[in-house]
Formats: sequence, structure tokens, C-alpha cells
Amino acid sequence: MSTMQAPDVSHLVDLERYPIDDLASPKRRELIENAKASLRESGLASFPGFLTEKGLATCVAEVESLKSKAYARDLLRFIYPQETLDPLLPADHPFRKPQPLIQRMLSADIFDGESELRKIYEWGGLPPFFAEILDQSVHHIVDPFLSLAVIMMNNGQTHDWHFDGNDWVVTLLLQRPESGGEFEFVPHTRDKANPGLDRVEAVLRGTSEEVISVSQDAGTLVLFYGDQSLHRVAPSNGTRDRMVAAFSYDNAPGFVFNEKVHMNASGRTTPLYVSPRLSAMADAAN
Ligand SMILES: O=C(O)CCC(=O)C(=O)O
Ligand SMILES: [Fe+2]
Repeated sequence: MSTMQAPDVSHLVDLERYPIDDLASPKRRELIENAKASLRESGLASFPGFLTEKGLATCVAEVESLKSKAYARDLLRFIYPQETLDPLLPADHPFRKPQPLIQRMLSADIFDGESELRKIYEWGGLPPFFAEILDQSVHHIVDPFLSLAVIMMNNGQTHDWHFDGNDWVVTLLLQRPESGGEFEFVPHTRDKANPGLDRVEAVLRGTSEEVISVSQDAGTLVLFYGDQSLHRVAPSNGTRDRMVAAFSYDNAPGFVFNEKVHMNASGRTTPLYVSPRLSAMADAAN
């Protein structure tokens, strides 16, 4: 069945630099070992030049053509649920200050069967590559809204300090804004044994020396542990959008978020487009 054939991404991804679908390639092995070391050290692994110049231009043009369909979010969110905090914590403590999340998002259902970004997400090369780097099983999620998404920010929009709900996530930067929009990250902020509250407080007070600003050119793929490392996207300035694609995975096949999450992220619960390839994966998992 043609819909089940693995998409071809050779016109988009720099497969010479990243031969990650060639399981026997020594270069692939080296990429995996380097990424493992980088994740151990900083909780983040980056793959610059993942897209070819032409691939990047193709993806940016695609996002530009879909931009008007984005769902805008302008929220204030707390890093920690307020009811979990010590009631004696003063009202002006940084943990009591909500963090803005202001962005526009194109959810997966906006990318139809012809979409180039969808080809990259649905390509079979990435999950086994991440699985080896992370030492766990990795599957595409089959969520019609959040398997892949493109997030856009300009004119001061920001996704301020937060931890993610997912253990790890993959981003692919497509375009930088005129200025700002840096991805800032605090390696290994917390783990199961230590919630790292002092480190988070220092970041919020602007006194931390642990914040790294990830230098990222357009076309760079980044894999990071977003649940254990506090991070943010600094305000993106100017009219040109910062554009980043986010790819989600799970350690079991068939994962779908609930309707509340869909509504929150996309403003709807009925998808505009459902991928036959991801649907077939969902059927196979059930
Ligand atoms: O845009 C990025 O580079 C990271 C986005 C992020 O942290 C998120 O969407 O949770
Ligand atoms: Fe995040």
C-alpha cells in the first residue's frame, strides 16, 4: 500500500552528514556515541545542518503557506502547581510568578499527506536512531494534533521558563527571528532524588550561572530532556517568525493525547487531516 511506504526524505535531510537510516554506517555509530555523551553531560544533543539548505527552504516555504491556520495561545503558567508550594512562601517569591507562554501553533492535522515536514516526522530513520541514543524503545506517536507541530513566535512572543510534561522531545529549528528567540537551558536541573528548587529559584532571580544559551542555526535538530532541565525560549523580536518544528515520540506504539490536551494546543478536537500512515500504526498497536 503506497501510504505505508516509508517517506523519502533525501531531498530534505542531509543524509551524507547524517546517514542515520543506514544501520551499518560507522558515521551513524559515531553520531550515536557523540549524542549519548552530550546527553550525559548536558541533557541535550544537537545535530546542526540536519536539513540541507534546499530542505530548509522547502520546509520554511511550507510553513509560510500554512501560517494563517495557526492557533494562537497567550497564557500564564506556573512552573509548579501553586497548591504544592509551602503556604508560607511569600507572595513575591519567584515560584509564585506565572511565566508567559505566547505563541502560535500549527498542529499536525494542518500538515496533509503532501507535507514535507510530515515526511520528516513519519520517516522511519529517526525513531531507531533516537532509540539507540536514549537506550529505550522509541515509537512515533499517532496523535492527530501533537505528533508534529510547528511553533511560531515574533514581536516579543516567548515561551518562558518551564519543564515539559514529556521526558524528552525533539525540535527542528526552521527559522530564527530578527533577534532574540534563543533557546536557554539549565542542564540536569532536577532528578528523582533532587527537585533542584534552589537552582530554579536562582534562574528566576537572574543569579544562576548554569544557564546555557544553545547556539542553534536554522536546520539544527535538537534532542533534549525537557522534563529534567528547566528551559525557555527568550522573547523573539522583530516581525520575522522564529519557527520550530517539534516531534513527539513515546516508548510504546499507539500513543494519543486526550481531548483536553488537543483543545488546549489546537483549539479543536476534530482533526482537519488524519495521516493514513500513522492511523495504520495505531491500528497495528491496538
Ligand atoms: O522552541 C523550542 O526550541 C523549545 C520549545 C519548548 O520548550 C516547548 O515547546 O516546550
Ligand atoms: Fe519545553
